[in-house]
Amino acid sequence: MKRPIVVFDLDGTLVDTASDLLASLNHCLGIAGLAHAEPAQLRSFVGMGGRVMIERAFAAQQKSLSPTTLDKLQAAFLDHYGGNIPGLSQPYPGAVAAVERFAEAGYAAAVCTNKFEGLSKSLIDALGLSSHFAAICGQDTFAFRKPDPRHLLETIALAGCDPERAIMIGDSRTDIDTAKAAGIPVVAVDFGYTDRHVREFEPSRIISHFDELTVAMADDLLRAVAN
Ligand SMILES: O=C(O)COP(=O)(O)O
Ligand SMILES: [Mg+2]
Repeated sequence: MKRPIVVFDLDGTLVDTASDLLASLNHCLGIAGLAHAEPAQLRSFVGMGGRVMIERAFAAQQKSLSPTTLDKLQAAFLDHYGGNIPGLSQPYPGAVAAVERFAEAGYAAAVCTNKFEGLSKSLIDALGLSSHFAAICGQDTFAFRKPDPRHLLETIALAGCDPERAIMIGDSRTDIDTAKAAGIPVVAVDFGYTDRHVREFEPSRIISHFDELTVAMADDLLRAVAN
């Protein structure tokens, strides 16, 4: 039987990237002559990658945005964000210990994120965490991305694991919808980037700290799938 797997979302789940995302977004808004976004706004802008974040920030200021300008600002975002990695980004408290505890219990781990794969790998590498993950899949790894369940299913396949023995950990409606569509139990963290509380999206479990993500909890969720 293949190893079970725990698949993590990245921004707002495994790593707190908010201040760096905000700095790069504000760099772009500055180029466009717009006002800076506030930290509290970020939670409604993040989730679908940098391009959508810029679009949402423009919409929040009722500003129109041509495709050409968006292309230019996205390139500026990628340069600024990529050049600053890891910046102030840090794994959430207990996240690394949780990954290690699951490895000891025989679980594989992977990352399924709507960040670009290259940025995700650079960030995880800069934080010294690459060796923990059997696969790191971003919005451009496949021809589809979250909330398309195939993004999660293909991440699990690339890690050499089986969707029947997988759980997802995420911070947003996108993660919860993705996992549900894939038939995979999902544990939501309540400290990430979402403008509505994760309980509204009915995840399998909610945690407020990674210490609550026990192997016993994951084993329980997998048993419920098997029955
Ligand atoms: O960067 C984003 O917008 C989303 O990233 P996530 O899927 O890791 O939360
Ligand atoms: Mg997230």
